[in-house]
Amino acid sequence: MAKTYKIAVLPGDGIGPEVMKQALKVLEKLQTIYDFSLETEEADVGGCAIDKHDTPLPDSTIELCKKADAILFGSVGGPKWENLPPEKQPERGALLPLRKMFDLFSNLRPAIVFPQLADASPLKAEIIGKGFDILIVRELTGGIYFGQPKGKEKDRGFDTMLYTREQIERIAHSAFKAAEKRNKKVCSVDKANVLSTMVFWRETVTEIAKQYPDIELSHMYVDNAAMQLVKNPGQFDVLLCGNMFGDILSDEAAMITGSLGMLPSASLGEKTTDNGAIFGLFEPAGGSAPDIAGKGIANPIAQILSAAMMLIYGLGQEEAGNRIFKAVDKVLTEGYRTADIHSEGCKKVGTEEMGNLITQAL
Ligand SMILES: NC(=O)C1=CN([C@@H]2O[C@H](COP(=O)(O)OP(=O)(O)OC[C@H]3O[C@@H](n4cnc5c(N)ncnc54)[C@H](O)[C@@H]3O)[C@@H](O)[C@H]2O)C=CC1
Ligand SMILES: CC(C)CC(=O)C(=O)O
Ligand SMILES: [Mg+2]
Repeated sequence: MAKTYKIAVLPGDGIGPEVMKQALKVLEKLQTIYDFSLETEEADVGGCAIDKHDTPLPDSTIELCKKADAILFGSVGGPKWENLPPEKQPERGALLPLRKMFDLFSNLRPAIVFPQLADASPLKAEIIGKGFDILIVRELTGGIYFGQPKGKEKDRGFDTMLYTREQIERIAHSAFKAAEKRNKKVCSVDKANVLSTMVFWRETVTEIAKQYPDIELSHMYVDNAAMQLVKNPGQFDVLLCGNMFGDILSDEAAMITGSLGMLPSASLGEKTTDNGAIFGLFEPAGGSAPDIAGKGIANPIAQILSAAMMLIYGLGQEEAGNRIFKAVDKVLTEGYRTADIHSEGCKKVGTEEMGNLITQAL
């Protein structure tokens, strides 16, 4: 029998609603091709929720997410809300609590260079020419973003970097399992030369690696990893990172694929829904891009590929998800580009047109 999945759609702020509209178009079309349907319902989150409900994460939004098989998320935040008290801000009052509430500890961020976008990458052709396909596995519910105490006082500010054995073990398992389906290499990124948390991280990852004898494990300090990513990104397969290092390196990895607007993500936990889906939150790696919001020029590909990751990793509709990846590939091959990935000789299109082209190419 055809399955119906409930999707909580949270477009958020800035370019969020603009790119989300394109992803929904793609999902709409897919339902005419495949034997499943999606019941989508939108809710406010982030700055727009503050403006309407005086809170970045209204109870009604949480309730919708609890009933859903997946959350399709845009992005939150912007200058209008950045001077509010921390817990009232879109990022710390909505996005981080959502990740924590649903225990979405495993954030998968694939940085794959589409060969057609070699010109859009800031790296030299001889580096990018070798191609790369990296999966960043980022721990998402621990580390310095969540450790207590944290605070700002008159003359000092502080945060706590903390990881428990259990938190490191489960994200290490995510990385090793992902590597088993790929090129069987995990590079664990840390700062074990300075941070005690990271000494413990390295020891724990090394211990878990013994359960995966086919996987080659290496360790790299984060500063070197940032450098190696631009020197020779093709050396990496799976990069296993804590919360903050994964956040930073994934923006870097996105840019070397051509733009932050290209990188999707899946945030998964261990919960399976009544519908057999692995519950997750699917969102672009980038933010609300206030500098280009409202101009109709944002690249919707990261959001559209996040919908593809929702189908593949969450709903188990792998064929439909892969069809989106192929449609994006086709549109890029035909030479269409949004402004962020545009280069000479290509056809420049806006957000809406890129969404339409990918929908047609399905
Ligand atoms: N997941 C989320 O909701 C995230 C939210 N943020 C929030 O977003 C706001 C802006 O943060 P920024 O540091 O400026 O980071 P950002 O990721 O929003 O933008 C960085 C740069 O990348 C460009 N960019 C990002 N996505 C793009 C797209 N789809 N197409 C074309 N260009 C794109 C922007 O125009 C900007 O020049 C802040 O409030 C920040 O806290 C930042 C990162 C993630
Ligand atoms: C609020 C931030 C942690 C969001 C972000 O930059 C990210 O998840 O990449
Ligand atoms: Mg980030």
